[in-house]
Amino acid sequence: MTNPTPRPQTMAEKILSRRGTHTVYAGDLAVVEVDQVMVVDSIAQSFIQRMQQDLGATPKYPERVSIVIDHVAPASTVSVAQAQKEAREYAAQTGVRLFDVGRGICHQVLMEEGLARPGWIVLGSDSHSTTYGAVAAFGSGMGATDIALAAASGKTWLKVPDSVKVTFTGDLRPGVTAKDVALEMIRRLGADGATYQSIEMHAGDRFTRGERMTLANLCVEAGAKAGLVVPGGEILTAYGYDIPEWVYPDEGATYVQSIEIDLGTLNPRMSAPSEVDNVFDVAQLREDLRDVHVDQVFIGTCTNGRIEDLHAAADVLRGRRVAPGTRLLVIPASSQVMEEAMADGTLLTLQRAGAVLGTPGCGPCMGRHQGVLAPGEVCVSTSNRNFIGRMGDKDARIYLASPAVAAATAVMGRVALSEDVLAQGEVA
Ligand SMILES: CC(C)[C@H](C(=O)O)[C@@H](O)C(=O)O
Ligand code: SF4
Repeated sequence: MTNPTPRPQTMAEKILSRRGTHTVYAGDLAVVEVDQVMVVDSIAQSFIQRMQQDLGATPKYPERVSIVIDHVAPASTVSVAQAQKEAREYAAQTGVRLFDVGRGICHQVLMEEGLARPGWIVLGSDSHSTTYGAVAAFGSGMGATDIALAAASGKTWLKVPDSVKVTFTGDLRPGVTAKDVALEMIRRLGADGATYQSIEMHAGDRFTRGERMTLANLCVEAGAKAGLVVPGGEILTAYGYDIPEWVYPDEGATYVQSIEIDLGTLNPRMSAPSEVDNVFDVAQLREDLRDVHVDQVFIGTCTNGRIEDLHAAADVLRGRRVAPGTRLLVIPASSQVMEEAMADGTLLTLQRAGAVLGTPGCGPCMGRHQGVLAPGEVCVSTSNRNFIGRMGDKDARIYLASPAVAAATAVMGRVALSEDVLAQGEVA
C-alpha cells in the first residue's frame, strides 16, 4: 500500500493512526489496537454468548477487559440476578476485571481506575463510551458482537470518522455549568447532526476533568462516534497522565463543520421532552411551566453524578427542604463519589433536605428500577436522554438540566433557577 502524502490530522485521525498499522484519514478503514474493552451488566449475557458460542474464544488480554454491574444494580428481578451471576462467574473464569454492585457507573469507574487514558482506544458496550474523550481517549460504543470481537482479538476495525470542530471562547457566568454548555452544543448540532462523526472540542484550559466528562458524554446525543476534548490546563497535570505530544490535532486539519460557542453568552439551559436537542433557557421554561408540578427530581448518572454535581446540589439545598409532593433522588455516580460526599457532609445536607439516596450506579436513568415514572408524571433529571418512555411510562415527561437547576426545582416543586431559591435566604 502506498502511503498518502501526510496531511494535517484531526485528533481522531491521530489516535486511529497511532494505534493502527498505518496513517489514516477520515473515510479510511482502520484496524486498531484496543486498549480497554468495557462490558455493562445489561449486555454481559450476549457478550459471553458471543465469546463462548459464536467465537469459541477467551479474551486475548484479560487485563484489557472490564465488566461493570451498574445498570440494574442491585438486581431487580430473578433474570437480572441470573445474568449478573453469570457475569461474575465469567470474570472469575477468565480473569477479566469485575466491578460489582455499588462500585458505580461504568464510565465513571473506568475513569477513576485509570482505564481510559490519553491516546487510548476504549470501546464500551454502552453508547456513552464517548465520555472517555474527556481525557483524550478515543471512546466509542459498540454492540455485543463488535465488543466480543475486540475482546477476543485485542483489535477492532472501523471507518475513520469525519470531525466536527467545536471551539469554546469566553468564560461561563455564575450559575452556568458544563451541562448547559453541552445542551447548547447539542442544540446547535442537532440530535443527529454529528452522526458517525468525532466532535473535537477545543476548550483551552477551561473545564475540569468532570466537566469534560459531561461534555464528551453528551456528544453521543448528537449521534457522534467519539467526543474528544483537546487536553489543556488542569487535566495535563492533575491526574498524573502524560499527554503524548502526538495526540494533539494539527493546525490545518480538515473538519466537515466548525462551530464556536461563546460561553459568556450562555444561560442555564434545559432540554424539554422528548428530544435532547429541544433546548430552551430555563428562565423561559420557568414561565411556561409555572403551573406544572414536578413529581420527581433525579440527580445522578454518568452525565452529572460526580462530586462537583452533588456539591452544586447541596449548595442550593443546604438548610432547605424539598417541596411537598416532590421526590428528590440522589445517586452518586460511584462509590468513590459517595465516599467523598459522605466525608465532606454533602450527603447529610442532601438527606436532611429530604433527598432519597441510592446505591451508586445508573439508578432510574433508563427506567429499569429505583424511580420509574408513572403516567403523566413530570421529572427533571441531570441525565442525558428524555425520549418517550425513557424512565418509565410513555406518558411521563422528562426535562434535562444541570444539578443546580435540578436542586432548585426540587425546592420549588416546579422548574426553577438556583437564584430563585438562593434569593429566599437561608431557611435553617
Ligand atoms: C444499557 C446500555 C446499553 C445503554 C446505552 O448503550 O447507552 C444505556 O446505558 C443507556 O443509557 O441507554
Ligand atoms: S447513567 Fe444512564 S446514560 Fe449513563 S450509562 Fe447508565 S443508563 Fe446509560
